[in-house]
Amino acid sequence: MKLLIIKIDTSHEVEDALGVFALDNLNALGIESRKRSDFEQAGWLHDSTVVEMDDIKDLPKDTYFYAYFDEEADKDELVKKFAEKLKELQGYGLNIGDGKISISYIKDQDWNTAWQKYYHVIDFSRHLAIVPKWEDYKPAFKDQQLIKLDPGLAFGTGNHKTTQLAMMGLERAMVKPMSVVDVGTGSGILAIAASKLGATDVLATDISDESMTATKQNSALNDLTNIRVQKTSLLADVKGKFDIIVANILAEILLDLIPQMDAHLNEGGEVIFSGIDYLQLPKIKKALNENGFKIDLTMRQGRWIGLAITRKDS
Ligand SMILES: C[S@@+](CC[C@H](N)C(=O)[O-])C[C@H]1O[C@@H](n2cnc3c(N)ncnc32)[C@H](O)[C@@H]1O
Repeated sequence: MKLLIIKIDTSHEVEDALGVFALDNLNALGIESRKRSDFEQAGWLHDSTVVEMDDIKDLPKDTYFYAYFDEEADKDELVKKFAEKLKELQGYGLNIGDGKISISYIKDQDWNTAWQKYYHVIDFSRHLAIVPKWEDYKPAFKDQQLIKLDPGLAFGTGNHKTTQLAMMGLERAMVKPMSVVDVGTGSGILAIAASKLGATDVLATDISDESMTATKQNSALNDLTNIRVQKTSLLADVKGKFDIIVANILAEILLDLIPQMDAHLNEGGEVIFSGIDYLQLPKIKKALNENGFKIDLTMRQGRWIGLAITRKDS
């Protein structure tokens, strides 16, 4: 089977609106965007290198939006509907860029598995390796733990520097069997890492349904039975206290988490943060200080900061 791809050369201002329109009104099988800004920021996000934009093939002026349809779909009708939508969005004063619409076809089989080629084994540390479900891996040390993962739709393949910073923090903190809450678990990767490192019990929370599904599936893939999941925002509705709180979420959200931590952290416990852009660190430091916490260790990868945090009096 083949898929019809509709590609629109457009602007980021209308990307979300086109996505909703394609999925909800036109029953697209999937959507995707390729944004110039992603490439511009890729250097800082990963290791602060400057990306040579001229070296990148097929770089959009602003945004390429792609919608995928069954090959039998009426391509002329779809192009007409997208053109009308672009006109409507332009009427609201939004920038639609060139607005050029083109079509092509690809094999469905390629599309389904194409993304898998970007995920490979991450030989993370002496104790942990992240192994995509479809890859074989033989650990160099027989006690190296494998985190088997099918990332699915949720965030957390292990490739992101923020996940890796949090995982380093977990490895350092887990000096004996401990209880852990992973706030914003995504694919469940940090909850699984905690369990594999020897946590007694782990609670994995997130606000997204995809995360709950992915975490349950990935826990099962790793034969783990000590990971519970709870769909909730931060810690307000979570019961109990933990030895370790780990959270890899953007700084704005961590600021809401900080006042909730004291009530959920056991005596002598540790908090691990990641996902903080270095420019946001002063705000986080201030909030931690105001809530009775101190930073014991600061880790950095490119723009991203990870922190190991304890109570001031511990
Ligand atoms: C950057 S991802 C981290 C995923 C994974 N823990 C990792 O380290 O790779 C952040 C996750 O936090 C979740 N999230 C965002 N806001 C949240 C909130 N208020 N409460 C709980 N989870 C939240 C998102 O759905 C997402 O899965």
